[in-house]
Amino acid sequence: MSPLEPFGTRLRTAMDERGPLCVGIDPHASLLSEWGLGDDIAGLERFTRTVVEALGEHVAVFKPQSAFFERFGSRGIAVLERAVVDLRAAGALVVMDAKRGDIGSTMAAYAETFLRKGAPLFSDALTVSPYLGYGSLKPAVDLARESGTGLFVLALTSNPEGAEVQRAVREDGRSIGATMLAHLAAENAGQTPMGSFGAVVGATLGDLSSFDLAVNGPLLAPGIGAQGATAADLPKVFGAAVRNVVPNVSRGVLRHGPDPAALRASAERFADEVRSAVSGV
Ligand SMILES: O=c1ccn([C@@H]2O[C@H](COP(=O)(O)O)[C@@H](O)[C@H]2O)c(=O)[nH]1
Repeated sequence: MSPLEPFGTRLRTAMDERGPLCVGIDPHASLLSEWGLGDDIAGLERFTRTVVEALGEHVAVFKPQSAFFERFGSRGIAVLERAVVDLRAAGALVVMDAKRGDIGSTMAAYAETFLRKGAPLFSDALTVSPYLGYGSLKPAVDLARESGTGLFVLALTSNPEGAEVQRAVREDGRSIGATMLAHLAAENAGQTPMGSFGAVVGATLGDLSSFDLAVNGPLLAPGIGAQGATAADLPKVFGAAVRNVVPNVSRGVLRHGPDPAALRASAERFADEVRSAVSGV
């Protein structure tokens, strides 16, 4: 199988062509109900198909939230598999939000699951948790390099509870979050237009000027919409690093369904808001 171009390169192209937005696919039970669907496999399937068909050819990046599919067991995973394949066939990039992290030997199996070309859940990138130590992610880093995929490492998450761990200060005076950012900067050194190893940094976090966000890689920014952040907050939160931000909106877009035109209009609105917020920074 021919290798893909590196994820960072493909991501830059996709956002230049389709706009700077990642739409999350999070089939919450409450959303299924708002869409007039059952909280069952048929509802999950209809919801997912509607999002894929309405947005797959228009949006640069999708972030399916694996948990909402896993809760339906093997039939939910089958819906997820099909969505990933169809989104990629429509020219979109897929970031699987599964937040995997384990000892290295098990991490290697997670990497095979999501980052090995030809695997049923093969995705363009995977969210990973570094809290068994950044080095435990090495098998995923290695396979991502080999397969042209990427990683998003949880560095500064959008939830208030994250600070307890991520802002804790190490003996060398650096916080855990800052340490993760430094590891990513090292992975991405010398890559153009940017590297493939990104950080998750919440758009909800206010001024982050005390952190060095210049990791030369993408910054996946959840928190816009339902969690209260707006596109207009991005320059304040990310400063000059805003050019590498991949803003994620899940419920903020999905609540406009099931009408495909309304879903598209909402995604376009968010992308426009991001464009105008970051222009001139
Ligand atoms: O720090 C993080 C990391 C991941 N997420 C995920 O992003 C979406 C956000 O959904 P919204 O509906 O737009 O709030 C969801 O899948 C989270 O698990 C995050 O919010 N924060």
